[in-house]
Amino acid sequence: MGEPCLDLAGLVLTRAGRAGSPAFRLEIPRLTLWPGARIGLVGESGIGKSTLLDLLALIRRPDQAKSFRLLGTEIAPDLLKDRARRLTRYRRRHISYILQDGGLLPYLSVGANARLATRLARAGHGAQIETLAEGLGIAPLLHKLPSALSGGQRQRAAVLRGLVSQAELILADEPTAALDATNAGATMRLIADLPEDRAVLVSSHHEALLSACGFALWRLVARERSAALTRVSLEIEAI
Ligand SMILES: Nc1ncnc2c1ncn2[C@@H]1O[C@H](COP(=O)(O)OP(=O)(O)OP(=O)(O)O)[C@@H](O)[C@H]1O
Repeated sequence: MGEPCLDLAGLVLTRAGRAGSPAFRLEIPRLTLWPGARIGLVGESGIGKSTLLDLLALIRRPDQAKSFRLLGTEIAPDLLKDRARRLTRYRRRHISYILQDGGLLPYLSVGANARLATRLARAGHGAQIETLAEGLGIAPLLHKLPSALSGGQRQRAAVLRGLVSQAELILADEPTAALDATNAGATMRLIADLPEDRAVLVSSHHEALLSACGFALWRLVARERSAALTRVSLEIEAI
């Protein structure tokens, strides 16, 4: 079966509480994502879905990590020491992170944003940009600037940019939050239908849609809630 895209152990991140709210601690004793995985990350608002995705995307530094293997390479020391250049290199090569707010470069058209993503990831040809844009219903918008798009169109443009990079690990933070039911369905199916060798982890509040598209659900749950601390961990659904 080869090696996992991600295999990590003993991950802990604590955030101090904001004015009057309890501190937040995310504990992931073990997490393994195999190529071909289609996982929906679910849980109530504020439970830590974006925080976990940021950790897995190497954007947020954990307080502890016993092991953090990305495509077989142990990067826990780089992560804990925040070695930015190395982390950027791992991210560019192996991870595509689709952010809720798009993260598109404002001075490049939708198509140019997508082409830049293929170049940065050294993903080669951009021929599939048109095909993917077609599937997302935004082919006529490829020449437009992000500022000329609606929120939902911009979200699909961000998904397009995330999917052309051909990274082995695709992370997406609520990629259908701004979409109507029809476009949400089409977008989620397109993500689910990515090539089999990719591992995909998508956070969403649309559990029924995730399940309908064949995603297994991983749920973040509060193990402990007190005035001082909310302690959160991950429940992994047996596949
Ligand atoms: N800038 C911040 N500083 C400190 N704590 C924060 C900050 N942003 C979020 N938090 C806390 O971190 C925890 C996790 O937030 P996160 O945004 O990861 O949750 P989420 O599950 O993605 O929420 P949602 O579904 O609403 O997007 C929350 O308890 C929140 O209060």
